[in-house]
Amino acid sequence: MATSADLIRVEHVIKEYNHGAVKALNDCSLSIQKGEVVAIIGPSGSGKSTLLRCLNLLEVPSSGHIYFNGVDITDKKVDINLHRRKMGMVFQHFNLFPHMTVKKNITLAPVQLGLKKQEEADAQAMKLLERIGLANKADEFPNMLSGGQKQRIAIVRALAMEPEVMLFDEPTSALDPEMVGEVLDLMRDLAHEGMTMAVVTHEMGFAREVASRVIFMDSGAILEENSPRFLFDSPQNPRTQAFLSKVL
Ligand SMILES: Nc1ncnc2c1ncn2[C@@H]1O[C@H](COP(=O)(O)OP(=O)(O)OP(=O)(O)O)[C@@H](O)[C@H]1O
Repeated sequence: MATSADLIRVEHVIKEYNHGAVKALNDCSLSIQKGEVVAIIGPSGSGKSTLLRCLNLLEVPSSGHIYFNGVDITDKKVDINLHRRKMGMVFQHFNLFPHMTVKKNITLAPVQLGLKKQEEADAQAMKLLERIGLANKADEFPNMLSGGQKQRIAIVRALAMEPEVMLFDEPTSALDPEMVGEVLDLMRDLAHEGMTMAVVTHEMGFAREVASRVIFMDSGAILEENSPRFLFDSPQNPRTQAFLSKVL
């Protein structure tokens, strides 16, 4: 059962593809409390992105339950859109709308969903853009921006929905190395402000420094979870040890 302190709780989730030929998640359970920053690490193909995408039901589990704020969002009777709008998501490839200005990208969802009037959303967008030092890009189109700028705009676009949790799927993997820092800095600031975050990442330095908890996955299973200090300095599972010995 979900407890009231859990913002998200995943219970025994299995995700299969190709009629069971691929078992991307094999009985995963975890909980994320309000204000926690959970980093999800592990080798390529271990199920990290699938797990993250299950949290807001972008991927629907084959079995198991996911609770958000105590509501079982895997229950078919639940309107997932009402819950998903409280879960901001940031993708590896930004997913900005190329034919819309930066400002329009940020205001679109709050206005279309009737959460804000256009003027209110515009003012909020400008505030968010000022925060990341990109107010001068408000009327430009995404193709005029660097990868780091695009990703920071994707992050503030998600923030414009005033989410309760932010889900990051390898947010720096598509960036040139010199742009990784500006995106991680923004994520670090959000973490320090108390934003609840789940982050699939290959940035072990970020996981160590910012995460409150690190989850290690392999072959669709959560093999180990601990504070970054313990997980990185004293990994218990041989597969965690082998993985970290390669990447650190
Ligand atoms: N839509 C899909 N159809 C079939 N198989 C899939 C699909 N999505 C993921 N998989 C498979 O599920 C497994 C887990 O994939 P997933 O992308 O979650 O791993 P990952 O740990 O995020 O990998 P990476 O670090 O390379 O992004 C892999 O074997 C992958 O090939």
